[in-house]
Amino acid sequence: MDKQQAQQQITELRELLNQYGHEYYVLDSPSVPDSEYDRKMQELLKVEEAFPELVTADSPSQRIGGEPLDAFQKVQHNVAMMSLGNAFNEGELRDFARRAKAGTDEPISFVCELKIDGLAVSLTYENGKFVRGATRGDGTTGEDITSNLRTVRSIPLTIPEENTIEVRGEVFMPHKSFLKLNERRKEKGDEPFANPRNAAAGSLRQLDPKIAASRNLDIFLYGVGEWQTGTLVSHSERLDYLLELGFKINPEWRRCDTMDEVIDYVNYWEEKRPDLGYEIDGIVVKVDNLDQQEELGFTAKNPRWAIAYKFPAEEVMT
Ligand SMILES: NC(=O)c1cc2c(N)ncc(C(N)=O)c2s1
Repeated sequence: MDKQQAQQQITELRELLNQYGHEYYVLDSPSVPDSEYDRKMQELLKVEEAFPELVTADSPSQRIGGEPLDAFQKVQHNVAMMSLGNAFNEGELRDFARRAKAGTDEPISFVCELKIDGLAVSLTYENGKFVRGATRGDGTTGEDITSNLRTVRSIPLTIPEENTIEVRGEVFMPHKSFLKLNERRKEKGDEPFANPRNAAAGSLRQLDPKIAASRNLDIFLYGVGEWQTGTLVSHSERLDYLLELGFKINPEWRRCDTMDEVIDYVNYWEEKRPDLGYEIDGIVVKVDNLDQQEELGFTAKNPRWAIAYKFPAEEVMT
């Protein structure tokens, strides 16, 4: 096989593996058995080994990077990653809506989303390639954890978007992975993690990407930071577009035209959350229209166009 044939085969194998990976890790509906995925990965590794000059960072064979880091570099968030104000009961939720409605003379629709109990991260893509991932940090300065985030299989290494975009989401550890990890830790005599959030945070803080890769982390994307593409009108349209780009969006989001619908959604998930298979600690309610979000703006600490309704703390997972 000459170099040109090798490049052709590598391109075909990468596209196939990216599709299989998307079906399995993002859509949770694989079209081929794991053995077929492994067979194609072995083929890719063989061709890349024979033609190392053709290996690129965005290859599915390159998710688990090289040597452990000595330390994480600092990263500035050009668009601050703000924290949300909290509401602890229905009255405070309705107060939020009243304040939002007072800030604009148009009718307001909301989007409700599950508040994932994990670690907020920012992902930057340039020319369709994942180039940097960072923790929220203090909202303006985070840590570069790109090598660890590359190991999260539901994070695409390439997306069909040429413009630079920065997307935000929550990395979390599913219950199944958490229970298996704590089993392993107990067998080795290590201290088990108190909850999935601490386990996810501890995994992303590993300097060796091989350890992060072994922790079966997952992610849901829910927002954007720097965004140089297209003019979308609403948050719900943005969620649909992120899904189209290949990102993992939590499927339980709902657009609500009245606060009664918001309250129904909150009550439903307060009862149903044990069935999810991952931890949530509340519901995020956002004004859907982006112009209204801009009109409402921010206080010193929080957006005026979003609120986090917090569930009462649950008994600790054992
Ligand atoms: N601090 C924040 O802005 C957010 C934090 C979270 C979170 N932990 N889970 C889900 C969402 C969401 N769907 O918007 C947000 S937004």
